[in-house]
Amino acid sequence: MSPRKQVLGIGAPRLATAEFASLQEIADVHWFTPVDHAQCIAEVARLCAEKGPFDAAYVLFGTAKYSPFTETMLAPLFPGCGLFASGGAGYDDIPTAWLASKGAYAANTPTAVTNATADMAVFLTLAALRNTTQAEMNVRAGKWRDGLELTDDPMGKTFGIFGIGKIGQATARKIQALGMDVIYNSRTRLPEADEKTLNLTYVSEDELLARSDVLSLHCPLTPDTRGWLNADRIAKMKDGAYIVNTSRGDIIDEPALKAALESRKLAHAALDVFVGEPNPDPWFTSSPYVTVQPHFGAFTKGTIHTGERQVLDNVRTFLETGKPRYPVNEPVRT
Ligand SMILES: O=CC(=O)O
Repeated sequence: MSPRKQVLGIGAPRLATAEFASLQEIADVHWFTPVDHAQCIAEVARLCAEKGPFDAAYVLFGTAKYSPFTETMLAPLFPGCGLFASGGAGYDDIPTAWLASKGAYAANTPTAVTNATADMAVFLTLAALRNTTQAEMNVRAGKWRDGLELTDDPMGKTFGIFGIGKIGQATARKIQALGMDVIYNSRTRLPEADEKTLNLTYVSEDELLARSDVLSLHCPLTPDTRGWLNADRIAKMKDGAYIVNTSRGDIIDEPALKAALESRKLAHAALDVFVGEPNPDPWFTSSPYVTVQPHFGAFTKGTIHTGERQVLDNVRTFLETGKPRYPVNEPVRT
């Protein structure tokens, strides 16, 4: 009889408990929930020394406190580990190329977060246009509408999407219910038939910047998109435009955004993501021109349940077939 498979788990599932129990029928799962990045590094090293080698490793959702999953953190898994499965659509915090060079797959959960993240983008758009953050602060301070100015209507305004993957497309569908016209720019243009179905207009990057009343970011974080929304691009935007970001904080050059909000070039930024999470620059959490959320887009019961299932499915499918369900790299075979 072949020995039981060994799995290292970072985080225990909150909702996919049935799938977790079923994985434990075919593998020994050694899991822990770290408090921070440093403890995660120490615990991976300790478990690898005491219980390894592991056939596969995974991390569940809600990882900001202990990501990024650096080469230093993951090195004790090798040799031996064939998969690092992460929770989330974005995998900018995993060294996918390095894992491939170690002969290991990296895998993500590509569809779990789509709707909830698009919902957050719609909410942030309304929060920005209707200035609900200041309005709520007013009511909480007993000031009702004192000092509040008239707010903006979404109807008839132009909603610009940068990055038309699954989340960008879902946002396009939902935001049209508010009567907004949607334009987009993306690394890859959609087929014409999809543009027609989604009622989307493709524009150049410069046109996207010049025409958007609300610019919503939906691209992955890559070397090309890091710091993409910088002072030069903001200068090309309409005066008084709004920014929505549910993607990754690092896509925005935060000092440039701060300057544009302070000078009132931009009206408002509604942000679910920040540079340096979970400790965003305090300027953003105290400015009246900013709406903030704690990277909360995917934080729903349905999303977390589906996401946890997809992580565990990646592990299970890998253990059974040698390949995870949703790989994002191709291991180098030597
Ligand atoms: O931020 C959330 C995700 O990448 O799924």
